[in-house]
Amino acid sequence: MLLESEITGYDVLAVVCMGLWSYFISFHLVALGYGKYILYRKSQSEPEELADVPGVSILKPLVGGDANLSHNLASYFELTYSRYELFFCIQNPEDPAIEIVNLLIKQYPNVKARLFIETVDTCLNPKINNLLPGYAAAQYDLLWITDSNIKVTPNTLTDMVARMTENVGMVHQLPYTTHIDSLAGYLDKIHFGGAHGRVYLTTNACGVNCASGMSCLFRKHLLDEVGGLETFGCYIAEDFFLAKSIYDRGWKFALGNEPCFQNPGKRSVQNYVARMIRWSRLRMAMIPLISAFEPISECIVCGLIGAYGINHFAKIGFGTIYGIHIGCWFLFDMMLLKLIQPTPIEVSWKIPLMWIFRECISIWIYIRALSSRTVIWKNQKYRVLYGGKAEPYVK
Ligand SMILES: CCCCCCCC/C=C\CCCCCCCC(=O)N[C@@H](CO[C@@H]1OC[C@@H](O)[C@H](O)[C@H]1O)[C@H](O)/C=C/CCCCCCCCCCCCC
Ligand SMILES: O=c1ccn([C@@H]2O[C@H](COP(=O)(O)OP(=O)(O)O)[C@@H](O)[C@H]2O)c(=O)[nH]1
Repeated sequence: MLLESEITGYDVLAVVCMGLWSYFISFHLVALGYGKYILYRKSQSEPEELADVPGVSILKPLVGGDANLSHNLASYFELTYSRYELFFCIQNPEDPAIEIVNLLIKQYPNVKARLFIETVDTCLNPKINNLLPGYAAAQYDLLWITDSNIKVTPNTLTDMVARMTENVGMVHQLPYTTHIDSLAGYLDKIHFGGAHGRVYLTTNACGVNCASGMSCLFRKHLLDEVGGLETFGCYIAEDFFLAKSIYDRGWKFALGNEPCFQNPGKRSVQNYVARMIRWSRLRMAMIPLISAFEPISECIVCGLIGAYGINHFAKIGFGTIYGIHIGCWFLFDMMLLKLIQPTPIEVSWKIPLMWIFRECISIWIYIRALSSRTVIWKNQKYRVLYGGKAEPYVK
């Protein structure tokens, strides 16, 4: 045993490093365990009688059209759930999405669908402004807000409603992405099936408020209780604050059994980087203390820290430890990716390439995010203030 006088500052530093390293390694194990438990579990089937099924109002905020929009929106008309209304919200009367929605409404006359075209300017958040007319018209207590680029399976809503049990106030889905055989497609896959999926599953396994607004089913009265959607319009990351409001009142969250599949018409590495910088800036403003740990939660920095700590005590070469760390991290990420993706993953050189690329640029993205508080969302600029509120950008 070391005497007190023999313990140096380096020993203490090495212990702290090993602690941090073990903490973030444990995220892999928790995510893998929880992912295996929660994903693709069979939900109880929908009760037969219509009267037993709670109605759901679906709100889809739309801005602009893309090559996949019609296909993605059509998937909501094909949900097997028997009692829902489908509301599309558009702000600009010239928006190309209007034609796409009108065509789909004609194609599926049996689905109760409606299009709202209203330029609302009540609050700062443009997604909330867009949703307000649909929110006001929603007649059911279950409210599903789901983004324009999400493609669902026929069973998605049935499963989400089945998860809305007694103490649950919100059901959300793990963000993932459809398969596209391009570098940007693989980058998305590796991001959402790796680093993002790891944190998302671990936090949810531990009951931490971490929910993305891509697909959330709410008990509407919980929003009405605090003034409705409009209350969250002062934030750009309305999803975090909506979830927080429900969480703080003691309600539980549930995760759907299938991920939500983003299926945008266009993917590029530039779009990925811009989106990650925007999200990172939002997190830095609303949860700065947690955000400060983000670089350490990534493979490169976490490995440096771990290798320093282990090397200090075990006298195994720094490079050897670092190499093993990177290899294991990659394997864990691949195992998680396999859990999250339902279909077989094609073995491609693009996977390791984009994995290395993502690990390297994540640090650069973090530094870029630190450099400013301006976020650009659908060509509008905002300045995010500490705490999460935002204001329009003025030069
Ligand atoms: C001491 C604890 C240290 C923990 C360090 C953990 C490191 C965390 C690393 C990364 C966090 C990743 C969080 C995953 C979600 C990120 C995605 C995101 O940022 N989304 C934001 C933007 O979403 C869009 O916003 C506009 C909206 O309209 C769109 O629909 C959205 O898609 C979103 O606003 C953020 C949501 C939730 C962020 C919560 C993060 C909590 C992380 C807690 C980590 C605590 C770890 C404790 C583990 C036991
Ligand atoms: O000015 C805007 C910006 C976004 N949105 C909607 O908000 C959702 C999320 O937008 P986006 O996909 O750009 O967000 P991300 O997932 O990249 O954060 C989508 O349904 C958009 O149509 C909106 O209604 N008005």
